[in-house]
Amino acid sequence: MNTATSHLAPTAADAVVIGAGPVGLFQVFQLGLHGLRAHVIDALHHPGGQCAELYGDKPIYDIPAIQVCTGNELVQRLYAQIEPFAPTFHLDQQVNTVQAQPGGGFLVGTAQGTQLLARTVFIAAGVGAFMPRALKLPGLEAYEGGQLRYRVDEGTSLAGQRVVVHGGDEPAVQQAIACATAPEAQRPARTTLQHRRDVFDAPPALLEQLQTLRAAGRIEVAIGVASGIVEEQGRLTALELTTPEGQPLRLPLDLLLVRLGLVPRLGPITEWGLQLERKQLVVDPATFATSTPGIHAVGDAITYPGKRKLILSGFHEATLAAFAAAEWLAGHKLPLEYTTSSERLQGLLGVWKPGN
Ligand SMILES: Cc1cc2nc3c(=O)[nH]c(=O)nc-3n(C[C@H](O)[C@H](O)[C@H](O)COP(=O)(O)OP(=O)(O)OC[C@H]3O[C@@H](n4cnc5c(N)ncnc54)[C@H](O)[C@@H]3O)c2cc1C
Repeated sequence: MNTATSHLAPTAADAVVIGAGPVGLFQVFQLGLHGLRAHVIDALHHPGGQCAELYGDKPIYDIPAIQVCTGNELVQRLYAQIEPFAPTFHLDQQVNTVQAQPGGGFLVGTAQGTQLLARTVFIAAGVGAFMPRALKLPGLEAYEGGQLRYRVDEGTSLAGQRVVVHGGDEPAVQQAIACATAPEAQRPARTTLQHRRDVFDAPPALLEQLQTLRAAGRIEVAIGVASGIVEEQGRLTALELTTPEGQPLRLPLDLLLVRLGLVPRLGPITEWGLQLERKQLVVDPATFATSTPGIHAVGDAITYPGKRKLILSGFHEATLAAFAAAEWLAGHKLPLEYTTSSERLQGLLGVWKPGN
């Protein structure tokens, strides 16, 4: 599977799928059966949408022919199924714009600068782009990407820094443990976990590890409500807290890692000129076309009479949407073929053998 980073010039694509949730992934499969190569964009760092983000380890019982699997297992299976079609993934990217082009097709642009020129677009955006929940303090936003990080990536240097991790749930606890247990050369000089009360919500094994690291002095815990920041000569130097006793406290820092979890934001989709009903995209249930020809929508993001927000329904929608888009591009009706018996489909899947 391909991954791609930002481009300046638009890259031509048969299809752009917005959202790598279960329905977006199956959309790639159905497009592949029509010989259409897809680029997939997601705001998350990994595919899977709600299945991976909200219930990765929980069981699902209503996927046809799979008695039970976890959210993560379903994503792995869907991912493996689309491998023959070699989609290109653009992860950690939020689609901001979808603009119809005078010569046909759509220019799809992300906040991170990727530009794709797509013949057809599929919106599988679910409940919206999963974005980090922000810490809102006056003046703090200006440090985002520098001393304020919502995600630690390969380029984030922790070595020798006074790192404050803000949050009280699993992501924050996990982050503080990761800092304190990093190899010595990359380890912060000090790791402080900052939360409004001395109660953390994380699986027992993580809480136990946190306790051990606290006892060993490798993680400090600062309790209080974050109320402001301290700046000196254009640098963020401390977080201001109000302790449970009502006392002000300054927490010196070099790097603030905010780990308050993710929230879905429908955001820009509402600005693409598509017909919406109660923040859901209105589609034709025969073709899953939106109000703009060439743009289809599937999964939790859509509404039509009888719509149920189930993965199974999304799979059906993706199948009909792919047929409709392929016919729209071809300009004529396409025959139904079975993967069991069609040499063409088996060729696309890379499984064709003489005498199949
Ligand atoms: C706790 C829970 C349990 C569930 N259990 C079941 C179950 O047992 N069976 C069942 O059938 N269903 C279940 N569901 C519902 C199921 O998860 C959803 O129906 C399904 O995830 C919808 O898939 P989707 O691909 O349409 O959207 P999502 O899974 O929401 O994926 C959408 C993706 O699009 C991305 N995105 C959105 N906007 C943008 C943008 N502008 N730019 C970039 N990326 C964007 C998001 O980051 C996200 O990754 C459950 C849901 C929850 C919350």
